[in-house]
Amino acid sequence: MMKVVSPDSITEKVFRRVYSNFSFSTVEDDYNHSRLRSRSGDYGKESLRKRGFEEKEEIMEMQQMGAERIKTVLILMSDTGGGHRASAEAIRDAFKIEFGDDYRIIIKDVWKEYTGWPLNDMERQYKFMVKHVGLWSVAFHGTSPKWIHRSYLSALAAYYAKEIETGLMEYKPDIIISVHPMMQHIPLWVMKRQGLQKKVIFVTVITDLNTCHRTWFHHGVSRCYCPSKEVAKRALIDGLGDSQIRVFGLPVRPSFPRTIIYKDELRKELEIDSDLPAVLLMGGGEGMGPVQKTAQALGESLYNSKEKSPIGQLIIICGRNKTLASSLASHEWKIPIKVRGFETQMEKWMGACDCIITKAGPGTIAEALICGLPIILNDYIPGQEKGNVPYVVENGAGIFTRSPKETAKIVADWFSSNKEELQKMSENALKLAQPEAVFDIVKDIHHLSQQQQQRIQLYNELSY
Ligand SMILES: CCCCC/C=C\C/C=C\CCCCCCCC(=O)OC[C@H](CO[C@@H]1O[C@H](CO)[C@H](O)[C@H](O)[C@H]1O)OC(=O)CCCCCCC/C=C\C/C=C\CCCCC
Ligand SMILES: O=c1ccn([C@@H]2O[C@H](COP(=O)(O)OP(=O)(O)O)[C@@H](O)[C@H]2O)c(=O)[nH]1
Repeated sequence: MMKVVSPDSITEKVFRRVYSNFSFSTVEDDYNHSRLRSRSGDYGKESLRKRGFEEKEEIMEMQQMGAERIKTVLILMSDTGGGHRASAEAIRDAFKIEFGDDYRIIIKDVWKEYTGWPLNDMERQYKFMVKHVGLWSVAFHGTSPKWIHRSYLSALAAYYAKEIETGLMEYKPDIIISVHPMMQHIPLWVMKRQGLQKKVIFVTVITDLNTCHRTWFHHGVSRCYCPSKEVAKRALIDGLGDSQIRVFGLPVRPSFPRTIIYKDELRKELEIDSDLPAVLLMGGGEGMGPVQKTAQALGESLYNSKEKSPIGQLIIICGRNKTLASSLASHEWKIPIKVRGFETQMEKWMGACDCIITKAGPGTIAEALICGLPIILNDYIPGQEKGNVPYVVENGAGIFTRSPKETAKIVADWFSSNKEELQKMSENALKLAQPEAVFDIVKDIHHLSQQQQQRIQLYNELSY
């Protein structure tokens, strides 16, 4: 028979057993703290009778949750750029490798599927704003103060509460992972309202390397995974506790660190010249930045007009930018060139090349570092990508220039008279790479899940 005991005594016992040196007044973790306050009734809203009833219901739910079963992980993302989906897929694949079928992973843009304007239209709005960089800069910096983005996001949460709740709960997640700056406040607000904060683990995985937006930081998360020390410092300044922050690196799809690269074989498979050095040119998932002009300049600089032969070859990946791909494909080239659209096996293209030219997208940078590719950054989106430039340049893994001509000259030098610099930068890139980050992240989430399981078992034991 189930015995209903005083809520406070259960809570105290559980926390004492799980956190051995736990004391009500010194607990650090905001998340647990808020759980504690609501459990011990600091808010003074409920009568004791009601609290007893809720406790009974909660224990029954906890018992169901505690049972050994496949855990559901909901990863919240949006296709604003290509990086968030890439990180979400990286986490999904790493869960599969580490834990097989113990976890069921669902990747969703819940806003798009369940809400209305403006949340369901972020991709289009973001594309429009980053095309007009001045507008994006104002939006990014203008929404930085907490009171501005919090009040706006809270208003949106209240307006779409029902829809979001339906969207989140359709999958009955045990764990929610946000890999997007706009997906902390609203789900946590809804979860708090529904009393789900106690039952569902919520973590944030930040996918910006340095100057990220403050919407990434929310005090209600169990963990905030920061890809670099710079981001961790920002999290601390924003008031997150040490116990919430972990620094493992940016999650990159396991196919990058786990594929053994045989350049010759890859080049054969991809039908790339096997002898000429190759430069990869891209602009994130959307094919942004000065790709066209840079390609044209490379078409000249990688051609030795005296000997009438190429000194290198060019691979251009245009992502979802179809206009760019068709315009480049229709151009006459003097050097071997490949123009591709959206590629799903980026590790192969990177593995087959000797250096990369890209805008400062964090996903592409992290992947290129794992492949040991020296990086020429030719553009950045103001705000979140600005800090990626010093991250690469100051660590000796690449160069920043916005000039297509200068970019083309550097690559021509690397492929002819300055091979040592190319080699040195490749070594620095490998030093900066964090290929195990995604595995460290999923292992830590698994650990959190086990801790929760222990708490639930303890609830069950104590309630009988
Ligand atoms: C007081 C003056 C305020 C002026 C505000 C003007 C307009 C406001 C309208 C929208 C503001 C949106 C700002 C939101 C901050 C976004 C935080 C952020 O870092 O977003 C980045 C992501 C994209 O991810 C990045 O992709 C990159 C590649 O392209 C790269 O990979 C990078 O690493 C990634 O991080 O951007 C978005 O998701 C933008 C979504 C824009 C959709 C707007 C939907 C509006 C909903 C909520 C807006 C929230 C607060 C606005 C407050 C407005 C108050 C007036
Ligand atoms: O054809 C493509 C182009 C890009 N990407 C991936 O899209 C992500 C781009 O992320 P990044 O942060 O560099 O820039 P964003 O697209 O978000 O601006 C990286 O993981 C790329 O490997 C891809 O898989 N296929």
